[in-house]
Amino acid sequence: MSQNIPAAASAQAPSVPPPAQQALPPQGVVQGSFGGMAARSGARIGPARIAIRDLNFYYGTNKALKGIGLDLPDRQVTGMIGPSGCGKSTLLRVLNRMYSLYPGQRAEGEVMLDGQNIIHPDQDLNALRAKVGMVFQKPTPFPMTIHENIAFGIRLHEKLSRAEMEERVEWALTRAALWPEVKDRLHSSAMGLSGGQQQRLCIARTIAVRPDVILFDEPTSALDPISTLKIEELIDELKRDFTIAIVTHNMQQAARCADQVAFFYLGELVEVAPAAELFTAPRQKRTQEYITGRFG
Ligand SMILES: Nc1ncnc2c1ncn2[C@@H]1O[C@H](COP(=O)(O)OP(=O)(O)OP(=O)(O)O)[C@@H](O)[C@H]1O
Repeated sequence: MSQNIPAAASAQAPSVPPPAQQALPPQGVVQGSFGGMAARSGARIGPARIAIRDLNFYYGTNKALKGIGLDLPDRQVTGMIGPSGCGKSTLLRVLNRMYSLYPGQRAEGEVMLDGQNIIHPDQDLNALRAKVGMVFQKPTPFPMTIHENIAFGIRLHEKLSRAEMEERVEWALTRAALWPEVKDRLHSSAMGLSGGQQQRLCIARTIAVRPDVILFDEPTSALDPISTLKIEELIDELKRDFTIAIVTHNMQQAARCADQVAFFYLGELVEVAPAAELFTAPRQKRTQEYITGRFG
């Protein structure tokens, strides 16, 4: 994990606090299964903000997630790794119910957040998406001004005065380590920003509604190494206030960013452990083969 937070990221943010954090009490060890064997257990490193239990997910008849049990520890970074098609992105799509937009896709089991099973049909999706934000692989700013990119999402969830809105926009851009670069061009098009700046704008847009959890789906795969480093440093900074999950194909990135790492294979959670442990002393043969590059 990087210790070198850039000046912009470590600058004092305006004091808009994140929502009250109510972590779930610890409950049992983290478990999964792999080929009938018990997967790594005991890897919990703090109380769970999200607790996933016996989660199955289906695309029609294709079962893409099988009996997943995983805790996302409060204000920690969980890295999700595994070969293409193992179900990493599917799991993120479950955590903010994105799949609900698509007929034929369904989840069963428990994903507990604030005492509610968020995959229950009664879950209010608008409320959930204010609590669980998502940043995608490709930066996807809206074709509007930098300011509007942030204000737009806030207006969907809250009614703020003009002064409060200005304060929130500045807060979000500061927390996303973008404020110094854009403060003089807030009313210019977001499309004029570089790729790395656009991705930080998307992060600002996500945190502007003050979620509890932020999901990153390969957030740096379209970026150059310097922009990648900035995003990694930002993730390290953001975990002070937010619970984070990051899907990545880059094992160095998982090692740098994540507190705990979960390895998936063919829709199953094979092993979850603190990052240093998973990369140096994996317990499962499949994990060892994957991290040493024997497949994937
Ligand atoms: N829309 C869909 N319809 C049917 N099957 C799908 C759909 N999206 C994903 N799948 C299947 O679900 C499984 C898990 O896919 P998923 O995209 O979650 O994997 P992933 O680990 O994120 O892969 P990658 O690293 O390539 O992004 C795969 O077998 C995939 O083919």
